[in-house]
Amino acid sequence: MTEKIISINNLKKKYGQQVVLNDVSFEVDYGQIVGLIGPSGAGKSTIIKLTLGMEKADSGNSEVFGIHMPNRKILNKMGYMAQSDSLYSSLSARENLIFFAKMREVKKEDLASEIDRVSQVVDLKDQLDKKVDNFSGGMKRRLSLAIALLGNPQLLILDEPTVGIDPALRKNIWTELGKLRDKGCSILVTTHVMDEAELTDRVALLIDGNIIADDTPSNLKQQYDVDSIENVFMKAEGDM
Ligand SMILES: Nc1ncnc2c1ncn2[C@@H]1O[C@H](COP(=O)(O)OP(=O)(O)OP(=O)(O)O)[C@@H](O)[C@H]1O
Repeated sequence: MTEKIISINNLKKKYGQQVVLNDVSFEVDYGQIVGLIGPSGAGKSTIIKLTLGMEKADSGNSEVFGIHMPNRKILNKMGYMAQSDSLYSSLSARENLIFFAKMREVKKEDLASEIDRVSQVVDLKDQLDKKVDNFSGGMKRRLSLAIALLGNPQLLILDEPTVGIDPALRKNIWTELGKLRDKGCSILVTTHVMDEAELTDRVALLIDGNIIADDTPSNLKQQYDVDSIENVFMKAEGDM
């Protein structure tokens, strides 16, 4: 039996009169990278916030590691990267990493090697002692990703992790996500970059508040009779 790491069940959400999520259900299995793609404003970040219990759904629920959310203890077991960076700008990158590593209960003896590991993944090793205030937007994204990776969490939820990151580093980051998945980490990632969707184990396509397709990239391409996820997306939106 596959182990469900995230179960999202019949989520509905309105903001005022605007229906953002109609009736959304999907799952993330153990050791899978699941990509959530959809046009801007489709509700991807809303799904993530409702999944984590950061916002309240009008109906439906979510379970993470089999536990009904929200639940504070579960948050320690996972790495979450929000769409907007929440960093301490008056501190250096290293000081930010130390602060979040302590929150994530990284052992004192592992602290230095852990900071070394995550900053290597995002190519920030040489910038660790710079104040975050002086970081570019892309550098802040990279630091946020490094923070999410601290402590080798069993679950990563990444909201647009590679925005503002150049293609070469983006490729390295995806290689690293693949390695983490192979070690049993489950990953839910939202993206606008269609090439990245090709690298996932499953893609859920969100349009107008509904998941209209949820399958492996190769099955989706076959089903829509196209050669790329970009074209699946275009066809699903009715543009092809
Ligand atoms: N707190 C809020 N109050 C009112 N409307 C909101 C709120 N949060 C989100 N929305 C609206 O809900 C819709 C979905 O927003 P959401 O951020 O989930 O989209 P998204 O798919 O993540 O978009 P993007 O890819 O541009 O980040 C948008 O129309 C947005 O304006």
